[in-house]
This record gives sequence, structure tokens and C-alpha cells, in this order.
Amino acid sequence: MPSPVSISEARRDLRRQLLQARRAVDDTQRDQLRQSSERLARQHVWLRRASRVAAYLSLPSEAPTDRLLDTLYGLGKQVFLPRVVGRRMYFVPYVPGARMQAHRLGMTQPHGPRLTALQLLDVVILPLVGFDRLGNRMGLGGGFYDRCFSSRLRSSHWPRPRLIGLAFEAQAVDRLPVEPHDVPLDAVITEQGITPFRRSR
Ligand SMILES: Nc1nc2c(c(=O)[nH]1)N(C=O)[C@@H](CNc1ccc(C(=O)N[C@@H](CCC(=O)O)C(=O)O)cc1)CN2
Ligand SMILES: Nc1ncnc2c1ncn2[C@@H]1O[C@H](COP(=O)(O)OP(=O)(O)OP(=O)(O)O)[C@@H](O)[C@H]1O
Repeated sequence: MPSPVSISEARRDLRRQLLQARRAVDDTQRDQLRQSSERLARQHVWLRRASRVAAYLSLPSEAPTDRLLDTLYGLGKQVFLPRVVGRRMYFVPYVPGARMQAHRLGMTQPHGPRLTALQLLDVVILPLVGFDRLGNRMGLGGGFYDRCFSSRLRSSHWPRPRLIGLAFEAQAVDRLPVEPHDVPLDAVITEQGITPFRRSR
């Protein structure tokens, strides 16, 4: 059994490799992911039935959300974006064209009223650094999504929100080393389509 220190070290090494793989993705794959996410926003039952969906404003190397945000908004859904303040993350409404605030690491974040109950969200689209075939995820290492959805680890039944990662196939690995606080995904969307994970079907 590896010690917790070696798990977090293994995650750090893997994070570095996966960030490199993400930066190497070409424009064709980026466009394929834009198309795939738009199609799924229109057709997949979890998104079709959703009224409130949270996503994120993508950084240049991340899985792009521009088309997805436009599509969801155009379909009349209430769309939300994450806002990080200190160690906490919460969600505020997405308003196209609204002024954003510069944040660390080149991220921008919206202002706005905070959504108080996370169960009001039907779907959350998460940015990923990597994911594995069991639905484990890796982010930038801030633990923001893990802390936000940590109560999910203690409940056997959690219908909402569905947690869907958005990533390129190049970000997939067979198995990620996981720590007890890591909150798994219900599905991942890549340029090849959507893959639901077993416990969520
Ligand atoms: N586009 C996008 N938006 C996003 C995320 C994301 O991954 N992508 N997030 C996904 O989480 C949240 C913001 N995540 C952040 C993650 C790290 C740091 C940061 O400043 N990290 C420090 C070290 C952190 C520490 O050690 O505590 C740094 O790298 O200098 C800031 C925001 C919400 N919005
Ligand atoms: N529920 C929690 N309570 C307290 N600390 C937590 C919790 N979840 C994660 N953390 C802390 O956050 C840090 C991030 O760990 P991890 O490598 O899992 O990040 P990540 O999954 O890549 O990040 P993110 O969730 O932002 O995408 C760790 O140092 C961990 O101790």
C-alpha cells in the first residue's frame, strides 16, 4: 500500500505529464471537442433535461467551453461559472459579455450573486488535467472541486448535480492514483463522445 505522501507525489508527477499532453493538443482536436460538446448539449439526456448547468471559462490549453456555453445559453438554460475566493469556490450566473475579473493563473472570473444550494445545479461541467477509465479525475491541484462536492463522498444516493468532465482523449490514463478526498466523475465528454462511468448508469 503506497503511503499518502507517495500518492500525492505520484499525482504531482502525473499532473506535470498530463499538462504537457494537454498543451500538445492540436486545433483539429480542439474543434472536434467543440463539436462533440455542442452535439451532446443538444442530445444527451442529462443535458437535455437540465435547467441549470455550471461550466467554466476555459484557458487556452484547456478543453474549450466557448461553443458549449453559447449552446447551453441559447437553449435557454441557466448557466453558471465558478468563482474562487480564498480557498472556497462557488457558482455565479453566466451573463454573456459581462465584465470579468482577472484571477490567478490567467483565469478570469465573473461577479454576481452566489448560488447557495449546489443541489439546484443539474449538471456541472468540470475542467480536467486528467481522468482515468474508472471516472477518477485530476485538476490543477487546488482541491476546489473536491472541497465543493465533498459531501458526495458520504452519500450513497446523489442524483444532482451530475459531474461531467470535459477533456481531450490525450488526457486519459488507465488508472490515476487517488486520495480519499478525490470526488469521482459521473461521465467524461471528449472529442470522441461521452463516456458514463459505471456507478452512475
Ligand atoms: N478555466 C478554469 N477555471 C477554473 C478552474 C480551472 O481549472 N480552469 N478551477 C479549477 O479548480 C477553479 C480555479 N482553480 C484554481 C486553481 C489553482 C489556483 C492557484 O492559484 N494555485 C496556486 C497554488 C495553489 C495552492 O498551492 O494552494 C498556484 O499554482 O500558484 C487558482 C485557481 C475554478 N475556475
Ligand atoms: N474535502 C477536502 N477537505 C480538505 N482538503 C481537501 C479536500 N479535498 C481536497 N483537499 C485538499 O486539496 C488539495 C488538492 O488535491 P488534489 O490533488 O486532489 O486536487 P485536484 O483534484 O487536482 O484539484 P481540483 O479539485 O481543484 O480540480 C490537497 O492538498 C487536499 O488535501
